Formats: sequence, C-alpha cells, structure tokens
Amino acid sequence: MFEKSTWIRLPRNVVVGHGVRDEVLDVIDDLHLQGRPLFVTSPTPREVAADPIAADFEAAGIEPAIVTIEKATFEAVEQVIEVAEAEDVSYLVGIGGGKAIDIAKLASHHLEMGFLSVPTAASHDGIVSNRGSVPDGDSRHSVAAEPPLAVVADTGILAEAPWELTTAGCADIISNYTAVMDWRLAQRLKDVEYSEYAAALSEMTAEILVDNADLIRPGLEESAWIVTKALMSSGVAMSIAGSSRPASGAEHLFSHQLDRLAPEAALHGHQVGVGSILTAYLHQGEDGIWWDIRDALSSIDAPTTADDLGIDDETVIEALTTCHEIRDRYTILGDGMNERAARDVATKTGVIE
Ligand SMILES: NC(=O)C1=CN([C@@H]2O[C@H](COP(=O)(O)OP(=O)(O)OC[C@H]3O[C@@H](n4cnc5c(N)ncnc54)[C@H](O)[C@@H]3O)[C@@H](O)[C@H]2O)C=CC1
Ligand SMILES: O=C(CO)COP(=O)(O)O
Ligand SMILES: [Zn+2]
Repeated sequence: MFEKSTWIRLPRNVVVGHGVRDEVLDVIDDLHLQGRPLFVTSPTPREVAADPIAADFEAAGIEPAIVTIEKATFEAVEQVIEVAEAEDVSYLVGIGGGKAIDIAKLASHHLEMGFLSVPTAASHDGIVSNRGSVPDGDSRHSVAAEPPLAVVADTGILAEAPWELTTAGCADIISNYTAVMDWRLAQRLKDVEYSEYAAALSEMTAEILVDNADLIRPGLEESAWIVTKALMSSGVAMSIAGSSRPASGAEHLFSHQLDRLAPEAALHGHQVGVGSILTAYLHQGEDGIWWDIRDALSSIDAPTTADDLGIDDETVIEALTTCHEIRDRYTILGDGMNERAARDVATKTGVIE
C-alpha cells in the first residue's frame, strides 16, 4: 500500500517590486490579520524599513511593538518570544537580512503566530524558506519552522543596500550546484530522502542566475529583481523538500564552521560561494564544474579566495577538516578530510596560496 504523505507549506502572497514597502498594510488586510504586530529587525534595517513601515501602521491607528536584535542565536529567539508575550501582539514581521528573518521565523513558529518576511537585502535564500538556521555551541541547527504568510520584497530598498549583500545572495544561489550534488550523493550512499522536483528547481535557479550574470550590476534595480526571484525560487525548493538539502550541502557546513572560527569575518553567501568552489572540485576533480562556479562568482564580484573573504589560509584548512562534525548531514566530506587533502584542494582551486 502507498502510504506516503507530505505537507508543502508556502507563502500565500509574494509581493516583489519597486516601492512595495508601502503595501505592507494592504498585505496585512489581504491576510485578514488583526491586532498588533511585533517587528523583528536589526539596527540598519530598522532605519531603512522598519521605522518607515511602523509610521504607516501608526497612521492607520496600529502601534507596532519593535525588537532590535544583533545576532541570530537561540537567546535572541527567546528575547523575541518574551517581548511578543509581554506586548500582547498577534503576528510578527521580520524586517532585515537573513538573521532578523530567521529569528522572526523561529519565534513565530514557537508562538504559533503568523509572520511576514520583509527582506532589506537580497543576501540569502531564507526569505521564503520554511527553515531557520541558528548556531548552537559546536553545531548548527537547521530548524523546521513555518514559512512566512507573505513576503514583501521592495526592489528599491534591495538595490540600495550595499552591493556585497547582493553578491552574497547570488553566491548563496550559485552554491545550489554543489548542495544538490551532495544531496544526490547522500541519496545514493545513505538513502536519504530526496526530491527530484526540489533538486531540479534548485539547480535551475542557479543556472538562470548564472545565465543572467551580465545583468547583475551595482545600483541596478533590475539586478535586485533577478536575484530576489532566484532567492525565492531557492526557498521554495527547500519548502518542497521539507529540508534545506536543495540549498545546503558541504559548502554550507564549511561556512557554518567559518562562522565559529572567524565570527563576522565574511557574509554567509560569500563563504558558501568559496565553499562551493572547494566541494565542486572534491566531487568532480580538476576538469569539473568548479571552474564555472569560480568564474560565475568572480563575474559578479563575489569572493573566490580566502584572502577575498578576509580569512586566513589556516582557518580555511581548519574549517575544511572539521566542518563535517557540525551537523549530521552526509556530504562529499564523508567522515572528514585530512589536512593534506584539504591543503591540496584549497591550493589547486586557488582558494589559498
Ligand atoms: N533559513 C534559511 O533557509 C536560511 C538562512 N540563512 C541565514 O541567514 C544569515 C545570513 O543572512 P545575511 O543577510 O547575510 O546576514 P545578516 O542578517 O547578518 O545581514 C548582513 C548585514 O547586512 C545588514 N543589512 C541588511 N539590510 C541592509 C540594508 N538595506 N542596508 C544596509 N545594511 C543592511 C544587516 O543589518 C547586517 O549587518 C545566516 O545566519 C544564514 O545562516 C541563509 C540562507 C537560508
Ligand atoms: O543557508 C541555507 C541555504 O542557503 C540553509 O542553511 P542551513 O545549512 O542551516 O540549513
Ligand atoms: Zn545559504
């Protein structure tokens, strides 16, 4: 008997375009959300978007509570939950980069409240996804959560954000190539659950982005549009899969370990991009796709070396040899690389000197 079943949870409204920041209240109406919201944001996104959106709410007679977080930690999730309970709010709005959105996502899941995702940077593909990514001691959890009820992505704001945030989003998408290779490998070797639809969507998203790399240039709102659509599509792939597997393989383990060894040194997307060069080489060797990944990253000004990341070579080697321990996720790294092998791949790909 066939007894398989699945829930694919996706946002109801996805609003993307110039000036849509002004449409948050319309989206709230459309979703029939009542009561007071809690805005979860971080310092710069607060100025750029949260305060102006709060002013719109106040003009409509609704006074939002606002909490500003600095880091994506479980303590920050607790803090948001406490404020939500104390302020008697009915739904949450995550306004900012990946960290603010992840914290809002996880807190709303715990509170059993809906949330809206209002990205201020096209820097990561968690804008739409149903996962929250949070470091915890020596490990990194990809926590199941609810996807946003709606996404409001204002391409005017995204295009004005620092250019490196957009190139980080591109690199997070380009890394889908190796994430899917790892997923297929894990399916073959460990029989992990695999979705051909999610894998194909994830790969296609990376391909479309790379094919349009010429149109991705600083200050161009069309670039923000192209990158944001790719980030959404990648997030949908994660929701279809019910896991971050389509967008997170060994290159993400490498990045998560760098976050521990060299905190705040580089952006998530930039780290996974460099990780993807390394793991593509591990999958396919000298003549493989790693050249294309490196060229694609370089064509959009994303880092391709440890030096570009502002991380020293030895830290890269340490991350490569230890990152398989971060999470129980089978990848090309298997049970870990030894130091000589790590040095070899990092040197041959030009990631270290
Ligand atoms: N849940 C998921 O499926 C996913 C989660 N992530 C997580 O997202 C995080 C990475 O996201 P990022 O956005 O790179 O980091 P982030 O949230 O720390 O943002 C990077 C910086 O950009 C600033 N910023 C945001 N918008 C800005 C604007 N318009 N102008 C000026 N500065 C602005 C932020 O305040 C922050 O200082 C990581 O924690 C990663 O694990 C990444 C991908 C998927
Ligand atoms: O960053 C992600 C996809 O781009 C997902 O993060 P995790 O590796 O924490 O699942
Ligand atoms: Zn990522």
